[in-house]
Amino acid sequence: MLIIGIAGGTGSGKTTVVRQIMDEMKNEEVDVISQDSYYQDTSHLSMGERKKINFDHPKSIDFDLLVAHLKELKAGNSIEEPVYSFQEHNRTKETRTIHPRKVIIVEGILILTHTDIREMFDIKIFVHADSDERMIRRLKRDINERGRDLNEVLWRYQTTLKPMHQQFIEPTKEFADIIIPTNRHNTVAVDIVQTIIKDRLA
Ligand SMILES: Nc1ncnc2c1ncn2[C@@H]1O[C@H](COP(=O)(O)OP(=O)(O)O)[C@@H](O)[C@H]1O
Ligand SMILES: Nc1ccn([C@@H]2O[C@H](COP(=O)(O)O)[C@@H](O)[C@H]2O)c(=O)n1
Repeated sequence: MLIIGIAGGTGSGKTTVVRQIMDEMKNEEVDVISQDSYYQDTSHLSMGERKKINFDHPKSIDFDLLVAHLKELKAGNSIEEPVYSFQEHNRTKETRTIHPRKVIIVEGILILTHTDIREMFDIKIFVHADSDERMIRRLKRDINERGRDLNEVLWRYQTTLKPMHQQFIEPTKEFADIIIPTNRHNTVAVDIVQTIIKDRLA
């Protein structure tokens, strides 16, 4: 099994790059695990308390569960990935079954901060877009898709997102084997990654 880690700041285009890589592959060959599915269980907290969580700090992620799941997949066993709700700021009761595949892609802002997870990746990719570009994309997406309003997005950007990006996410660029610039759509870089995957699988 080939495990590929795709990191990068929020709005950098990780999900988009993953979709483009997968376009060329058959469903039974590849699946994706999102770090967002592994946010800590917040069932014991009120909605007011959940809204105040710093979701850009490594502590907000249940990395133990993610490591355990990756080990299971490597051992040839299926896993139950939690399904996350951005509206509830919590895992739902549902899970999604992921079977072992030839290629597993793990994507998320903080996945390269964790040593054990980093060591499990065969290829490490960092997706880069300028911070103003990411901010604009994030603003649009959170309002259109995640039920947020302008003030909430700007408050989160100033209080946690920007400082956590500088402290934890940007420094993990140095661990990347490949950096993909995504201020514009980058088909050349996606083609190169697809070629590397095909080559490794051959
Ligand atoms: N290269 C790009 N050029 C322009 N818009 C992009 C690009 N990549 C992604 N986007 C847009 O930016 C938003 C966030 O992209 P997404 O892939 O979800 O980022 P991430 O998963 O890193 O948070 C989406 O609306 C997407 O369509
Ligand atoms: N309840 C939550 C949990 C996380 N976030 C934000 O999501 C961002 C990570 O997801 P991407 O798809 O953008 O990589 C992260 O920056 C968190 O601030 C949230 O808003 N609410």
